[in-house]
Amino acid sequence: MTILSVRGVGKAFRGYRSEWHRFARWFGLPINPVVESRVLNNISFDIKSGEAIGIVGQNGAGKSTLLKIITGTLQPTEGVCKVNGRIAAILELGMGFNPDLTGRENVRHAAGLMGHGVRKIDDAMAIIEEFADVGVHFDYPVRTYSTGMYVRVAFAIAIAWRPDILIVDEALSVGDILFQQKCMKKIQEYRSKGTSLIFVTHDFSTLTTICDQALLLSDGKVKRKGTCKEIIEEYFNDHSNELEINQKTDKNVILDEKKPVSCNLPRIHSKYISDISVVSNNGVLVEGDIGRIIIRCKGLSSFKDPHVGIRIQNRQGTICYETNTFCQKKYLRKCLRTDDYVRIDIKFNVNLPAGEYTLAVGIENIGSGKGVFEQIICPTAVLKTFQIIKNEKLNVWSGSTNLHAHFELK
Ligand SMILES: Nc1ncnc2c1ncn2[C@@H]1O[C@H](COP(=O)(O)OP(=O)(O)OP(=O)(O)O)[C@@H](O)[C@H]1O
Repeated sequence: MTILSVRGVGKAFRGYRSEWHRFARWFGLPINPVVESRVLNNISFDIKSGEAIGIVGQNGAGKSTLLKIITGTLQPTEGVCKVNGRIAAILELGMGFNPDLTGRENVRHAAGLMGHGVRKIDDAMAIIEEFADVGVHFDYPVRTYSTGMYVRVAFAIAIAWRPDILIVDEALSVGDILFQQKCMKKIQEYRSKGTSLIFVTHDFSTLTTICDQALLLSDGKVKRKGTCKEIIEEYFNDHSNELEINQKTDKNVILDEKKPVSCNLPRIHSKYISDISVVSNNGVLVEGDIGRIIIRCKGLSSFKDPHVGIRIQNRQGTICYETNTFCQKKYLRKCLRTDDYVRIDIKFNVNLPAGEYTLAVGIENIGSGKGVFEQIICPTAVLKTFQIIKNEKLNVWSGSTNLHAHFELK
């Protein structure tokens, strides 16, 4: 079933010589606009139920304008946009939030505008508050919020009830890694239940993770619709010069990000895990280096065959690597004969791209297969975030894993 049909949509903004001219025009006086800037031209595409489509395009291509037309906050100059269901959108940070109202009051207001009744909103309030996870700030005016808090509350409202179409702008990239992973999980859950997704992004790895297809917008026109791979290739072809410049700037930005990352991580209060650290030579992990994860466990001597597992995930929640002592044929039991403490020292090649990651650790008992254990001692939970820094000395590469390709010319 077609859930969204966009036909011949165009948008032109008028510019006036002065506010007086604009005002006069409202009252039908024959004032001609100075300029008419055309932002969208003859846009047509359909989205079927359950489909996820990415919208890609350089700054100013018209992506936000198109989303505003789809959500009905902006009228097209020509064309039609037919929506067959309920839309929930997270556009531009806190768009529609009243800065003087608290997070809770804004939830009531925004959910009311979405057509939900008071009772339904009150019933969902605890879930929204828990998902936003902004603590006491939920009852503070949103003008006191950080941008991350805005996004948390905006996303919590948008996904409180499963929409037929979920529209997500770049806003999501503002949240911290744990929140992004939580949002991605929710997006995937809704998708599996049939929600369609429109996702605007410059982050191609997220695009390929969650979208089936993509649209390339260029100068207000649909340049191409195709698979994510085709669209990314075309985008790279069109903007290869700019990308080179951006990559240089990105490197500088990443190198400045040596500051610790603040996330609401669960405290390591497990009876069995006393400490976890992710280290490298000088405290930060650099692409291409050897990294180390050190996990200290205690209190495991009463278990028959305990095993510790690690899981590394990127911002989208994609599992980049996971393994455990059972798969590595290392048996804690042997160490536990003499002491109740065991230190697991894991060395690994930092072959992942620069960025932020989470480390989850879990402990299970009696391995019987690759990832099969008889008993969970300590459920796998994210206990640490860490940053990988770009290494300027490595050959330029992109993708999910550095294969250290070796080129030879003969
Ligand atoms: N209200 C407005 N009046 C006049 N011009 C506008 C208005 N809103 C947007 N534009 C113009 O429309 C063009 C497209 O803007 P839009 O925000 O849709 O692009 P975008 O692809 O979302 O860009 P970005 O990636 O930077 O967010 C830009 O040139 C912008 O200046």
